[in-house]
Amino acid sequence: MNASPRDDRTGDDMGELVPFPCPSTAPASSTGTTLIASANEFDTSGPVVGAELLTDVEQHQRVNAHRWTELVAAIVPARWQNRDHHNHVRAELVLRAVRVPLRYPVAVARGSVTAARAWWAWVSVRDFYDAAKQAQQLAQRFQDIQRYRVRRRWSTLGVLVVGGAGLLVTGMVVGPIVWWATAAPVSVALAVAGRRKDGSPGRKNVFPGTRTLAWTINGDVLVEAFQAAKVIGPKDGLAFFLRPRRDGDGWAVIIDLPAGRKASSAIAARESLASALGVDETQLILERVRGTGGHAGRVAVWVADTDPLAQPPLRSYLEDLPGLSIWDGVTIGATARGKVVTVAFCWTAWLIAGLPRYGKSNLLRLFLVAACLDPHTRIYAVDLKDGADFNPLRPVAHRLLIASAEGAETEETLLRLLALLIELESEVLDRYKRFKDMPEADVPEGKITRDLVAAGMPWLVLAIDECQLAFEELGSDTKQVKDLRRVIVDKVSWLVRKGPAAGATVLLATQKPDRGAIPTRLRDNISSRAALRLPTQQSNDMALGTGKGAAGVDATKFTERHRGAAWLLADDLSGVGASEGVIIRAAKLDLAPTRAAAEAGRERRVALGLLTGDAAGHHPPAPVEGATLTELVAASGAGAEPVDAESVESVESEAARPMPEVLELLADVLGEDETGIVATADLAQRIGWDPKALGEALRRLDIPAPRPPRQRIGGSKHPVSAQSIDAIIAAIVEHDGK
Ligand SMILES: Nc1ncnc2c1ncn2[C@@H]1O[C@H](COP(=O)(O)OP(=O)(O)OP(=O)(O)O)[C@@H](O)[C@H]1O
Repeated sequence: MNASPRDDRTGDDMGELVPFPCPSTAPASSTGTTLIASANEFDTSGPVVGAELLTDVEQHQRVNAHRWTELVAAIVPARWQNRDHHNHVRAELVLRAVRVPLRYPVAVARGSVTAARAWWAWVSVRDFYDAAKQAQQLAQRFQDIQRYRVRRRWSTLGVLVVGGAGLLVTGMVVGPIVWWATAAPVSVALAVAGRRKDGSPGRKNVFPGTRTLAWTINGDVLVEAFQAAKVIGPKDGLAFFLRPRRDGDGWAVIIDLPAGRKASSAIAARESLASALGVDETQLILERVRGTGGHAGRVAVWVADTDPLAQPPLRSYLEDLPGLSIWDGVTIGATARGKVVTVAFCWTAWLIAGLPRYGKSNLLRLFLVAACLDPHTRIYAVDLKDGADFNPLRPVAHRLLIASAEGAETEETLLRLLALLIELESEVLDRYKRFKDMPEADVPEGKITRDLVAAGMPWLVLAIDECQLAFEELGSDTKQVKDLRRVIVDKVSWLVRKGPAAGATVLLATQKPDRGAIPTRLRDNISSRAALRLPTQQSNDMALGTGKGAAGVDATKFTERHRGAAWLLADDLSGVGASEGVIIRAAKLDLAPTRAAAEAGRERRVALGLLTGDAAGHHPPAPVEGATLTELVAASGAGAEPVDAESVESVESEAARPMPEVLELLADVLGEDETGIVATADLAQRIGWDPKALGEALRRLDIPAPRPPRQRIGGSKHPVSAQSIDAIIAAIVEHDGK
């Protein structure tokens, strides 16, 4: 279990699972320089059996020696840098040699055509003809052109006759060896002329090929690529912080950009850089090097030999049913370079978005299986798409709600979901009350602690698959269903905000991360995001955050071969840069291991007396009654807080008020650096509202209009109604902070 995903790969079969390391073997690192460490370097298995005491001088000498070895390794030709690569090159050469008899005649034929074309262009004086035509002097020059043509035809004939006769005579005197001796170099010349060059149609770009070797040795190609992608200026150069070297199944280098150039710009220009380097963008991984070893202009570049995301699925260590605590995070997969990715489970909420059939439910299941295996969790699992994904969780789930075959939109399902949320909410509220009565030493930060969880206050896990089916209002909804959805969104938003401190994590998965499906007041509070393949830039920005697509964090670039590949923005426990955005391959966890984990989780809970809810045969809460719903709707209108929320406020000072819709919409369209005034009509158009309605809504919220309220904007002939962007942003910030 301790080997890297690549090392353990046993075949090319896409269906075969590739093991990947247990998180305990992946030491967290705070320095950015670990970015260049390969997955192999995470293998820290086995006990420490010996140690060496070094003086400062000895240590200095060793560091120097290591640096020199790296330098030498980096400047020697690629094929000598490591044995694997050597073998790879040898195999490639043998393959080429075997193909020669087939390719040579084709190349000679292509070269003959090329040569014939070149001869024809020369004999018909094409260049002179074209130049004269362009200068509109064809009539004056025609005589000259004709003279050249005749001369060149005679020259050709002369060469053919003299050459042919010469060959014939010497052949008859010396023997046919002369003909072979002439034909051989001519055919080689034709084959060279007719060879398919890198980049020609149909030609596979072999990486590492000639280009890679070139930049391995002097880096010129990299500099040209960065210049071509406009990441650096045409006269700028690059400094190698770490010289190019083989790393896993690709090439790694760490570059310092010229002063003033940002690593984030290089990351945003990934596609252009990939084009300049002649590789698919999935093969090019760019990461900022942060921490003590990094700075804002330092980029770690890794160019994979093949698409690292279209590989056999990774096997999850969770299949081995390890004992674990979700406090240590969950290992959900590996980066494109094969480094283990462990992310935070506690103190956050998760939004997983992606097109159908790209692995959302699988990713969600990884979290749920980790929760199953930790007996100190209480699972509330909701599958709104009537699938089989959550069925295996039945032995362990405190509550399991699977939408009926008629679909999640049925009022019955929504009422059951609401009952489940109310149960969860009252547990959270109860905990806040209990914290208040506890000695400060037990709740030093007024929040749940690991000790409290171990002492019988399990971590609450709410997972909703296809959550948009509960949140999004449909045209066919009755008023009651609309109210129901609004209350559900309020309750989930409240849990996202207030849950973590009381020990609750909300996990949402959706194929539709837009505003209707996940309202802004809910989405903005979700700090951990994962986006599998998405269809549009808009959905990408909704799933990962405004402006992320432009910054290169772009899940629309995944293709149909990239199931389980995702952009991740989350609290990173394994030092892979997930907090900045990193591409991962999620491990694959099927239903059978999920069931096994649920059974194991059940046994562990039974042993500790922690089996509760549906799994323990206790009745689920009854669906919410109409009268209760009416009360909840009224409370929701008053501010979306649970009825006895004061207890929370006494522990946490934050008060929650849902953001008015108009501010939600404006928050989505206003850029962070926008300021000044804007025409009401322009602003209204950006959110798809009527200008009058917008003006009215802003007035109702007491957002001050600029003085005077009508001004000439953008060269308009007459003064038009205007709004102050600063005042609107201040109102949004004020609401966000509450
Ligand atoms: N991490 C992964 N690695 C490789 N293949 C995966 C991975 N995750 C999912 N898949 C493949 O993608 C398919 C769809 O997975 P999953 O059901 O999780 O997707 P989904 O996005 O939830 O789909 P839907 O929206 O239809 O529920 C699976 O059958 C599996 O073959």
